[in-house]
Amino acid sequence: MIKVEELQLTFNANTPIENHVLRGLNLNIKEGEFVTVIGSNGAGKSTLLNVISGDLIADSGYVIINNLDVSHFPAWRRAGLVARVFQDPMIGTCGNLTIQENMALAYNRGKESLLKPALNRHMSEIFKEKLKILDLGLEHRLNDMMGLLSGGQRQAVSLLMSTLQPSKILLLDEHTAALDPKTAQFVLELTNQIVKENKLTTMMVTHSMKQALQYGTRTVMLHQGRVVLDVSGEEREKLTVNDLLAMFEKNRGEEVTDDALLLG
Ligand SMILES: Nc1ncnc2c1ncn2[C@@H]1O[C@H](COP(=O)(O)OP(=O)(O)OP(=O)(O)O)[C@@H](O)[C@H]1O
Repeated sequence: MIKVEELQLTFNANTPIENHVLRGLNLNIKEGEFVTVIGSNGAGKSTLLNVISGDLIADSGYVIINNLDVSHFPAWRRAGLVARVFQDPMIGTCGNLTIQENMALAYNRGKESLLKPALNRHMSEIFKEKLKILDLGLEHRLNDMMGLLSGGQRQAVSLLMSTLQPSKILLLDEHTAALDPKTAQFVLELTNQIVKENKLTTMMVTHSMKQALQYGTRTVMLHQGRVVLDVSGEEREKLTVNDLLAMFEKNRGEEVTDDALLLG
């Protein structure tokens, strides 16, 4: 479903600030897998998601989605294949459009109907039914501006929007990191539910070792632009947060002191 092969990417090549971020990264994610992605700051996690979504094009290597080589497709050509939720709730939805206008954009994404009337009653009914699932009362606020919603509400709507798209791939880039713990928990549970119900192939970047093991079906650790740990099944079930931290420290070559990595 998602296959990346020998990805290489260098920022600011041939300058004093050259940064070789992806160094021959390989990953093969099967349909329906939910992969949690961890790694130290600068390991290349967001860059990898950007290369999969087409927001960045790798210097070399391949990105294959649903057996289609999209390595050189720009982001708009992958819009119908990949949905994303970002760390910043302000990214990914438009604050100056209403809730239902935002949802209509997601609904029409990847379809040729973008130039047709954006909204109709049938769509509004679909959006209402979807919003009810959140139990946040947003089904009564279809015409409220997205910018009026709290960060958690926006992330929840962003997740719902991913189920309105034709895509079956969901990329989550620390999408709960900017939320308070209770709201983060709510959004994580919602993520789990949406991923399962819609059988989405998912990559979730997180800094929390606990979340990395608690959610998903497989955990991948990146270090210096390569996969250094890839666990699933029984092996993953046996892993504890402390095991993961030990591996993390070994790769990073220093002791992890940030409690957020452990508990967040
Ligand atoms: N557009 C860009 N231009 C130049 N350098 C960039 C760009 N995007 C990322 N980088 C650099 O590439 C490296 C990897 O960044 P990336 O965001 O992929 O790391 P990450 O693993 O997601 O880290 P973090 O956990 O801190 O978010 C970092 O050193 C970052 O500063």
